[in-house]
Amino acid sequence: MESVSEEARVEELATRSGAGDVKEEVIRIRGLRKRYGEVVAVDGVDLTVYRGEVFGILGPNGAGKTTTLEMVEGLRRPDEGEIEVAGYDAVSEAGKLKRIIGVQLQTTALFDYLSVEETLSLFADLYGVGGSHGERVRSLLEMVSLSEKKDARVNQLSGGQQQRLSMALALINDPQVVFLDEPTTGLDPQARRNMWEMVRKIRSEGRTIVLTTHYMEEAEELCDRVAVMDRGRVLVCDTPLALIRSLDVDATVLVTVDGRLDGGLEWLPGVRGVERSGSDVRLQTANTQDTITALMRFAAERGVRLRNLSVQSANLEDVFISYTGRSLRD
Ligand SMILES: Nc1ncnc2c1ncn2[C@@H]1O[C@H](COP(=O)(O)OP(=O)(O)OP(=O)(O)O)[C@@H](O)[C@H]1O
Repeated sequence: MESVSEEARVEELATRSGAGDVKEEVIRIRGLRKRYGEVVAVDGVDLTVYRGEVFGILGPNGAGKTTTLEMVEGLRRPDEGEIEVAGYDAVSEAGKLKRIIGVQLQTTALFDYLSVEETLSLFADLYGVGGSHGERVRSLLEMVSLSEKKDARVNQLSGGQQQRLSMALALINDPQVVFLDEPTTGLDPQARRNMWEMVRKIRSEGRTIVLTTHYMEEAEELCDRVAVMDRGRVLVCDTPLALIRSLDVDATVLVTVDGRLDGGLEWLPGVRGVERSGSDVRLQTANTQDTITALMRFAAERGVRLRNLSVQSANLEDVFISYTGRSLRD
């Protein structure tokens, strides 16, 4: 059972909710629409992002996350709608906007034959970072833990190191708002954790971060607030904790059944849904304790042995399922 870690997790999420803080709007999006031919990629999105928060856009492939982000960054022109970032209009003032935002580029866009340090210096030049770049480049290399790799060529870096370099590049102009499009896709678990650490560091410097992801763990781990997006629309937007608490489901109970337990599981107290896969059973419950107590008794009365009992707390995946009937992974 995971009751202790569940409490700790809820507490941790609660401290990140930012409730009570004075909030300053830094991004304001209203009625945003974009279509590509027949495909409506973004279908009437309204969002507000507050200064200093990590804001996540969570959704499956094709939800419209990248298109939304590119319009907010001033890189793509909306068909309809308004976008203001730190007081600049993302369409008519895209030039000014670019000076105060940082965009994490895909590393395939970098020059393979330049060293890590040369790449950062080149970007500092391109952005017109004043004075000597040396200090800025050194501190960014340190921040993304690439000091030892400063002379390595970009194509000699691992995937995680390349992502960290692109993070440093996004910070070269000391931006107020940083945009990260799926920053950990394709990374192994350790490299993913390193990136999360880096996002927290950037946030601790007082910057606002907007990131897209299709990993619910990432949204839950990092984001102060999350907009859940599907098929071009924002389904719901709130803190991870509020989204999870709004569900009628508390947890999923997973158990392996040695024998037959046909019929009746649906009627156990708290149960909201039952799925079977061979001898494995998943029970969605609104009351973990009542469901487990009743399940034990139900099995014992029938002489059936239960194995591998575990409880998985409700998470953002359950939020997505409750709005769409589909999994984020489908
Ligand atoms: N340049 C384009 N031309 C035509 N269709 C496009 C273009 N870019 C995106 N689309 C379509 O618009 C929809 C939204 O795509 P978008 O890339 O914004 O979604 P996403 O949520 O970022 O997904 P992913 O995680 O796969 O990048 C998809 O149906 C996609 O095929």
